Amino acid sequence: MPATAPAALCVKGLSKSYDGKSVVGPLSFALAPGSVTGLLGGNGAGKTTTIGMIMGLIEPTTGTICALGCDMARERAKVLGRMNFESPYVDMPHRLTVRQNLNVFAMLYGVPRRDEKIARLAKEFALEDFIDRPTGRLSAGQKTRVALAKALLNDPALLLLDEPTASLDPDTADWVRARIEDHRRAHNCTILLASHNMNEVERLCDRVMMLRQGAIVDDASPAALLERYGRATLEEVFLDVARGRATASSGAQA
Ligand SMILES: Nc1ncnc2c1ncn2[C@@H]1O[C@H](COP(=O)(O)OP(=O)(O)OP(=O)(O)O)[C@@H](O)[C@H]1O
Repeated sequence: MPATAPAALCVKGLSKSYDGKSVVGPLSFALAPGSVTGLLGGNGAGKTTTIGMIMGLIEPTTGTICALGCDMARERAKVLGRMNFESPYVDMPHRLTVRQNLNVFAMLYGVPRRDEKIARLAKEFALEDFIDRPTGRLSAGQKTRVALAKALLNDPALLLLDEPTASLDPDTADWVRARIEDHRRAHNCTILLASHNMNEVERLCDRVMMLRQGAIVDDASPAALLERYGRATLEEVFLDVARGRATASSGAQA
């Protein structure tokens, strides 16, 4: 990527408070086009809130978000067709079948040749056995696969993933990670990935932002974090950050 390539996502002073109590931010960061950035943090650190604000599902208290060159406060409509997200906290209508749900979203995103696209994703995410079943009657893992298929319907250039493999068995999770990698390669997609799975983060991410109590407390490549904290695995780094520890050699905040 040339050094001058504009950021795919640029967030400045983004914060969220509830009843005057701050839960996130102010956060400022930019994501390079085609990069995969992990958003790590303990329960309640602010990952879902951050992703929700970027997608426009949660109204920020302060700050600006520029996605794919568009100011999300003023030009959201221009860019939503090129973004997508997956979150276990956002449910699809239960009574609609998987096919009907995917069709509705495909229409919303203006996907050309919808049937073809849905058939391809159904094959890719192994949805064919239950594609005509009401979405509310699926298992958690099946719902997650449907949500991922929905997230890729419009070949997004910016993809936000909130714990995409949380409810999947290890085999399916591994295979989903490969699909995410394929999508990134095929579309030079920029991905922000909230995850509690450190192997997933090490495999997929070229950058990791560590969140604690709504603030970014570290931001580097997985390899640089291992070196900075003097640790062998990201799991150990995570524990250091989550518990407010820092090694003498790290220079990271305690
Ligand atoms: N509607 C709300 N009203 C008040 N507080 C909220 C609301 N939504 C979220 N919070 C608080 O904001 C903080 C951040 O929550 P968030 O869901 O973003 O965390 P998270 O990092 O995604 O956590 P987890 O790993 O458990 O999913 C938490 O303390 C949560 O209780």
